[in-house]
Amino acid sequence: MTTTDIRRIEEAYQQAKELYAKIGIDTEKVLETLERIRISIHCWQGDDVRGFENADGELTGGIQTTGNHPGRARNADELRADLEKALSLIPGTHKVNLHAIYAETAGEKVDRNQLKPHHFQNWVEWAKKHGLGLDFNPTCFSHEFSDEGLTLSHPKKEIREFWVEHCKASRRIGEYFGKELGIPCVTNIWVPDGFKDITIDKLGPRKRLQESLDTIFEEKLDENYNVDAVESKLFGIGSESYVVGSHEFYMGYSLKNNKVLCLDVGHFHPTETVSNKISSMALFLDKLLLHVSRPVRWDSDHVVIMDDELMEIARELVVNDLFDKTYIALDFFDASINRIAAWVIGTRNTIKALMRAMLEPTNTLKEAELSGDFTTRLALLEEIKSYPFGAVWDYYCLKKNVPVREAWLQEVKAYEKEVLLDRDHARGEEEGEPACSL
Ligand SMILES: C[C@H](O)[C@H](O)[C@@H](O)C(=O)CO
Ligand SMILES: [Mn+2]
Repeated sequence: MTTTDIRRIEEAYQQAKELYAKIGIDTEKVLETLERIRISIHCWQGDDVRGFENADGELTGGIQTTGNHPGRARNADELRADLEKALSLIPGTHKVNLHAIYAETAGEKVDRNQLKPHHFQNWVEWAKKHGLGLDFNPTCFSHEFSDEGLTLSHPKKEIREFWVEHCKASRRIGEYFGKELGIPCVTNIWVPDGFKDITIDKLGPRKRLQESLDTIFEEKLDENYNVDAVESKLFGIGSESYVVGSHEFYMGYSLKNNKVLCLDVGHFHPTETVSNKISSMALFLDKLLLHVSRPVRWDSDHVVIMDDELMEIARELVVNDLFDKTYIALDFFDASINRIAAWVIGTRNTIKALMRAMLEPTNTLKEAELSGDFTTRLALLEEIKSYPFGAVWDYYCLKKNVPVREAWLQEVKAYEKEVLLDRDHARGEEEGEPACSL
């Protein structure tokens, strides 16, 4: 970037700063707030939710990754290298969200109910080196004991107990992350339990899930280290007719047991929006977890784009001052594009949306609404869309030493050529397939 480019970015920011000041927005304060927000970036976009336990195994649990873009990470070192590349292109300092299947057991066969903190020691050392926080998830899918589509609600006690022990082990790993890094770890439980077709006994599985969760949470852990979250879902592939852990189930469970409720943007009917649920949930719960995603026709886990729902979610957090009550995590997995680009696009958009919402004249809008002046409310909402938020974003990227605008893409393309394609070439040699060409 030339000195002229830098000067132009700084000049454009100064003009934007003056314009926003006229409507009562302090852009410096907005950027100070923005840089304190840690987004929880999901590791599983980097390898198509495969993990290290059985990387060539099937992804089950009613979730699906589509596409076959070359260069998927094949092991921990490659996954961490790809995450580092993505993080170098994203402004701010964040968290990385892990799943239990990303344990490093040095080739030892360790079943999920036997996982221990030391199986994640490399991740902790890596996170310390990069100033990152870590979040965690028990993996209750892609395992022989989840093949029937039931885990914590399974009618067989021994299968329920296996998953209960796995979730207990996961909370202790989360506690280890929190203690080692000084940043609370959110340990989020999602189970794929449900049925494909008409279900007669809908209460029984929910009672078993409730009992399993109660047992899992019996061990009291310091919330300065580990924060428990539970994630609801509407349906998955193979659980189209009935999901045990529905929104109503987990709304009730989290309220009754003071747990964090995870709202995934893809886990509701297409006509429902998570943005519309946030203020109600925030009224009754201490904390919320968001899985920011983009459903296309179903819980497709598309890469997050700057769409109306993302802006609405950001506005809810700003208007209701919910940053301190909300953990913001990402959840998408697209294998049809470069996976580092997916992380960069989705994370930059999420941060940008939060910034855009903070650049809106919230107090003026609230006053207009309260006084019944809906004309001003709508007019301002529409006019603010053409205010120069891009100049503020460019300046933020410049100040955080990450590429401005699309300049990050050439870095990703170079990384793909120098690093990612070799992986497929190597894989091709192993499997006798031709290396992918772009
Ligand atoms: C991999 C995650 O645990 C998973 O995506 C879960 O959060 C979910 O949203 C399932 O649909
Ligand atoms: Mn999710």
